[in-house]
Amino acid sequence: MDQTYDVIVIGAGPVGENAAGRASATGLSVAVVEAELVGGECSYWACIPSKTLLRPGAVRAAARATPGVADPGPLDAAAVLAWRDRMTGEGDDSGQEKWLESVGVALVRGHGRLVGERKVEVTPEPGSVDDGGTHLLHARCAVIVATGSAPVLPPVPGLAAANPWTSREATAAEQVPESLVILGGGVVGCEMATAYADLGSRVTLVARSGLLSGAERFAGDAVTDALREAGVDVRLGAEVTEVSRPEVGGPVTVTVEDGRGTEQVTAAELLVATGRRPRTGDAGLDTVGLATDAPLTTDDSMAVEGASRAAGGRPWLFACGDVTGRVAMTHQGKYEGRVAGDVVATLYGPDNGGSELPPPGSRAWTRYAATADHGAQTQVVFTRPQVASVGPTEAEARDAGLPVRAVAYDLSAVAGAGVTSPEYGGRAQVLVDTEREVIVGATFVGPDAGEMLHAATIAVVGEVPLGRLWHAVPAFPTVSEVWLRFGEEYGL
Ligand SMILES: Cc1cc2nc3c(=O)[nH]c(=O)nc-3n(C[C@H](O)[C@H](O)[C@H](O)COP(=O)(O)OP(=O)(O)OC[C@H]3O[C@@H](n4cnc5c(N)ncnc54)[C@H](O)[C@@H]3O)c2cc1C
Ligand SMILES: NC(=O)c1ccc[n+]([C@@H]2O[C@H](COP(=O)([O-])OP(=O)(O)OC[C@H]3O[C@@H](n4cnc5c(N)ncnc54)[C@H](O)[C@@H]3O)[C@@H](O)[C@H]2O)c1
Repeated sequence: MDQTYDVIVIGAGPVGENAAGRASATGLSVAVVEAELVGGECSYWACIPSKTLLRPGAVRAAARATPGVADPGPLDAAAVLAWRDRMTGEGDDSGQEKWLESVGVALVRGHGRLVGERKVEVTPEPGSVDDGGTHLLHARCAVIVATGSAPVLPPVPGLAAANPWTSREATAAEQVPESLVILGGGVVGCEMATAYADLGSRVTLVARSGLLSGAERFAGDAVTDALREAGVDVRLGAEVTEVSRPEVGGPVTVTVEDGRGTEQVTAAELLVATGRRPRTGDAGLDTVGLATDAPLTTDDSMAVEGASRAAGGRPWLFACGDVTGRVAMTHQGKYEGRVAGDVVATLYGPDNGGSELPPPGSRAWTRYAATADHGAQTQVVFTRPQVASVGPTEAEARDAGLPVRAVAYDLSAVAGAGVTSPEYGGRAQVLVDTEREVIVGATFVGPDAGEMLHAATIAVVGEVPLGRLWHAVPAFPTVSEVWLRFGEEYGL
């Protein structure tokens, strides 16, 4: 049974849900097509389970660092995994399905693929309750692709045959392995090393460069030191050159090479955390003349570059979230989803008559452009210490030709740190554009540093002049008093 909607969204991850909700709020009829679970990777195999697995270790560390609090001892791994299961709804997405219903978005379960301009073919899971056979959805106005991303397995001999964990298995594990080798020192590798060390695994982390190489160097160094202190065997500048697992489910051996030699490390499990690629391969992009092996690149209104246009030159194909290759994080993807939903709602309107967007030149910082993706993207890495950042690193800012001065401060010297814990350690840094005297980037490294990030984000996005920021008086005795110190260090 063919059906027609104003807008069809392919993928009901956090990003597709937001795009669909925003477009439907103006009265457009919207359907979202989902092949697995409504809520996507983030809800079941990424953000939510990983942050839940990390929280008990963080609480224990805070207790251990606070005088007068009894040491909580080892974590109860079974209880931690059970809490993780509750947080992920035990794989039941009916709550998210209800949300779609509450905002008037139709859910179509199955695999969606474009089969031409504004046509989406849906193939339900064979044998599922939704299996009424393949059918066609027509979009009167627009299609929004939000199909997310998939993990990448590097071509290491023996790796694929060893059936390693990806982030899915690591976040959904039912047992804590006695030992774990992690390949990749990025965000997933560092967060999972922290979580599994907390849960009692003997962890080896193999990174070909330093840890968290996309962040400021001092952040990666702090996480390296903390992981080592927690007992993780961190191998930097090392490559895994071969993997072997003679028995299915048995121990796995990796050959690790660094500048000094070759060593074999055997563990109960192997996690590959070497990045992700946009999921464009099976969405039928070739049927509308687009590549299926590359990110779905967009302009800042989230209209897909290189796609055909509808009457009057209006874009009909949009993309947002991980599939675009812009910023692979839930909150930035949801922001892009809100932009796509608003652009579609404005262009096509509830009566499909539509109205004009502001011209591209004046669109930045309106709700029709994902401007923050460029100079103001935020991230919190939930390691111990946490690493929270907004905007470019110092090296990226200099490469972009910005006249920046890095103003750094030792967080343990702030009064709020002392009353938080005598062991509180951390470092914060803002990047000041010395010509405009505004902050263009910031990094905070320390316990709960993520909670300090939003003040910096507002300063960056609002381009608040330092002279005015001086009047934003941080309360005593909070760790946020570092903002006062930044001003003093800069010479205000
Ligand atoms: C371990 C881990 C931890 C993370 N932690 C964080 C974090 O703490 N904070 C953060 O901001 N980000 C985090 N991320 C990144 C975050 O998970 C992603 O950026 C986010 O999930 C992207 O959302 P999305 O909607 O674009 O894609 P997804 O969440 O991948 O959702 C895409 C959806 O589309 C569906 N789909 C795909 N193809 C089709 C098709 N052809 N037809 C129908 N449906 C389809 C999929 O089934 C899926 O439900 C983490 C990632 C990982 C791997
Ligand atoms: N808290 C968060 O915001 C959060 C948490 C987890 C994941 N994520 C996002 O999910 C995405 C995926 O995370 P990720 O950690 O898999 O990717 P990543 O890009 O952060 O890190 C991958 C790491 O693997 C290394 N690598 C790649 N190929 C390798 C090889 N052959 N051998 C050894 N090392 C290799 C890279 O150098 C890099 O350090 C990222 O975009 C990340 O930002 C975000």
